[in-house]
Amino acid sequence: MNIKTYNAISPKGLAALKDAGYQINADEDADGILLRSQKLQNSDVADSVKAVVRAGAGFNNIPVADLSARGIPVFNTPGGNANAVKELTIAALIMAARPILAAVRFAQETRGGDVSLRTESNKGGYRGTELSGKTLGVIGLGNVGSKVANTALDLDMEVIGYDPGLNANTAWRIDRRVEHASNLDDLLNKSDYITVHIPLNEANRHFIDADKLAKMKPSAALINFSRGGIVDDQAVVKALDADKLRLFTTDFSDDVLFDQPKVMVTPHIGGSTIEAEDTSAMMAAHQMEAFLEDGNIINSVNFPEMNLPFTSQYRIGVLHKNVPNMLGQISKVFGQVDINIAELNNRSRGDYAYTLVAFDHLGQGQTEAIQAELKAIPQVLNLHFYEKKA
Ligand SMILES: NC(=O)C1=CN([C@@H]2O[C@H](COP(=O)(O)OP(=O)(O)OC[C@H]3O[C@@H](n4cnc5c(N)ncnc54)[C@H](O)[C@@H]3O)[C@@H](O)[C@H]2O)C=CC1
Ligand SMILES: O=C(O)CCC(=O)C(=O)O
Repeated sequence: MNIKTYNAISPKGLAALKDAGYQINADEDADGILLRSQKLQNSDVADSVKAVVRAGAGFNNIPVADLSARGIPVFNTPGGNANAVKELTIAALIMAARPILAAVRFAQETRGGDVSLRTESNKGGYRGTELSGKTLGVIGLGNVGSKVANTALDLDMEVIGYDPGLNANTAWRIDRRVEHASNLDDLLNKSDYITVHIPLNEANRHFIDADKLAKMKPSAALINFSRGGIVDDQAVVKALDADKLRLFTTDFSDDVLFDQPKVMVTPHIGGSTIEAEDTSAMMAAHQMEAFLEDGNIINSVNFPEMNLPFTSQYRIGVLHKNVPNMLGQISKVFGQVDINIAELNNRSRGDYAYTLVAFDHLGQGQTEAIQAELKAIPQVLNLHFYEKKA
């Protein structure tokens, strides 16, 4: 099978795929796509593609709705780069408290003369503040936000977190000392530093807008390592111009930001560490292989989780709409073709569902017959046949 890649995928992830027998970017139809931040169009995804895997957390660069409708699962690698983003967020916090960059520039620029006089007489201009005792508001307490919140406690900060959609697994990881803000205004009013760790989707576009900025302390520093588009940069520039906000640090370049000196921009490097790129790519390779070889769905963003041991000789994975009587229609086809089902598992997620049918015996011509019959069910979007490896 052939995997088409976009962006620089860690060699460890590529090696894992090659070791499993895959070709990478061969001159033939792709069975899977592996990417990072490439803006993928629906038309980039050939009908031969069975899975699209994002080595990373955010998947706003992928046309998920179009691919769902075509029965193509999209995967991400949750948590794979969370530690990298956490560390850079902590660096941003420290840099928002101490004028490190300006001080380094000053030290480099003042050459000649008496060194100690030069530095000692001017260092008062580079005095900062401490994070200890200050309040950090963390918006979004998922893989990244929960780590940022816990680490900030270790810096002796008071931490308030806001995440109405928090999942139970992540909730367990959050230190009890993180104050739970049931209402966002409370976090915005109280925080000296505010950091945003939420996905970019339609609901979160310009989540931080002029209204929310007006509720922040004028002395507050805002940090965005999530996505451009979540913060209304134009409104931020206005707030900074009017001294209604002290500082803005973002990982997402935007022309409107560059003339405002109270902005620090990094070039989308939150997840750019060797460790994070390796972990994300290895997770991506594993998830790709699990689906292409066994029909198992791990960390999909559009189809339900289904990760079952391959106990029978054969499997058919059916990606279909989540409507009544699908199980009836699918099992009827197996009956018509005279195949005895050993195990049938079905799970749904929103408008879509996945049915994995396992069986042990397959006669001459039955593979083609069953696939043709299943494809004829109007609500079936896609299906794949799997045979157990020796
Ligand atoms: N700068 C970079 O290189 C990187 C950026 N990211 C960005 O950070 C985002 C978060 O990453 P993870 O923590 O790994 O994702 P995650 O999916 O583990 O956590 C996101 C959390 O945000 C919460 N949430 C969603 N909308 C919210 C809202 N309006 N208010 C409050 N909470 C809300 C969700 O309930 C979830 O708990 C990603 O979607 C991605 O866009 C992630 C990794 C690297
Ligand atoms: O692949 C990258 O470097 C971007 C990481 C990122 O933004 C994400 O994981 O959401």
